[in-house]
Amino acid sequence: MTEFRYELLATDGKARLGRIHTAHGVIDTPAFMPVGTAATVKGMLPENVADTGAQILLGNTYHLMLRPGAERIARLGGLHKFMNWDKPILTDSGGYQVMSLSKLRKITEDGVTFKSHIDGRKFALSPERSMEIQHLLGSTITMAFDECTPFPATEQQAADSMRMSMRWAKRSKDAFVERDGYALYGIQQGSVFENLRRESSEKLAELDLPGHSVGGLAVGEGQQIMFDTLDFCVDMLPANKPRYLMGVGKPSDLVGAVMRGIDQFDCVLPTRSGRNAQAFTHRGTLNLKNGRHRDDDRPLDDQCNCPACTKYSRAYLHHLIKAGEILGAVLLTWHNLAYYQDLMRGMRDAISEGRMEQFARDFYAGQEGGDI
Ligand SMILES: O=c1[nH]cnc2cc3nc(NCCN4CCOCC4)[nH]c3cc12
Ligand SMILES: [Zn+2]
Repeated sequence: MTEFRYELLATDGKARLGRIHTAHGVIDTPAFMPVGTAATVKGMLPENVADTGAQILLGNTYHLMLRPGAERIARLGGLHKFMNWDKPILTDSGGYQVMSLSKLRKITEDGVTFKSHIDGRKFALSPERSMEIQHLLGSTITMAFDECTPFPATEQQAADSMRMSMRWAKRSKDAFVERDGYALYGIQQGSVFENLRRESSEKLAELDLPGHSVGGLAVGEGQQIMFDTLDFCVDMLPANKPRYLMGVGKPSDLVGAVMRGIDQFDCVLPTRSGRNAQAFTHRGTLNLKNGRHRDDDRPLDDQCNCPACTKYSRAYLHHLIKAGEILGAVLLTWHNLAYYQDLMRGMRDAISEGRMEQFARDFYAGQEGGDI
């Protein structure tokens, strides 16, 4: 019987090395969670996602409830079996994607009604229905149903939005089915206002949840405002529980947020960029569409041991991209996921050896790249 537990193993400044124990296995933190929106990490076999070092995936409630449907996935044995991933899965609660993807949505205190962006069918989400869907999926870590406060927002708008999310957090907890090794995370809101972030944290503390995320960021505020907000809002969350920054981010976001005490991340950037010919490397980002790569037989990244970097040249990757070959998207996705996992592993090692500051300096120096 595995209880859900966070082990804090070391700290270096605000950066933390930890381990989350769950019913589906352990997660070494700081951790990056690849996004598996429609029950697949696009273009990747799950075993190859695991090979990159990923120990947990993110699933999207909004997409899966529309297609193939949560009840259908439950009848077929749950999301782990359905997509052949037996490690932890964190599912989001759907609210954020309703607001960014669906049509004709209506928000009330009860929840949101909306029309599917796929076929226009009508759906409803509420704290209770979101908990039911995530339970049907068999999610290891369930996210509370919240409203991501848009940016910018006035203090009053941010307060009203955060307070509704806190009422929804209580309803989420009341509807959540407790199981050993599974967890419900609360989501801190309050935009960029320190007093509102504190009020949100105090409301969440009353629920005594096993983990929390920082919501309402990576919504267009830019890296500096995100970091300035993290500088005060992360410490408001309990230090003995995981802290997850939703939707983040590009590599320099991850380094800066780890140094501000964040343990978990998710972002579509490595996978979406891989399908769009963009590669993240130790010496900065490259776009393989660029003709300058056509005769370059060097590896994409000489510090990476993924298949794209060990078996192929930049010239070949450029050719695949120009030819619109599926393998181009697959190899660049694979590389980007491997790069993100290498970055997280590098930070975990640096924290355990008390050299996170130096790691960050080396990272930023490397990203200046020059001739990459
Ligand atoms: O408060 C939130 N509550 C629940 N889910 C979220 C998801 C979120 N995702 C982002 N940012 C995602 C930014 N992506 C960057 C790459 O391109 C796609 C968007 N911010 C987020 C905030 C929330
Ligand atoms: Zn690689």
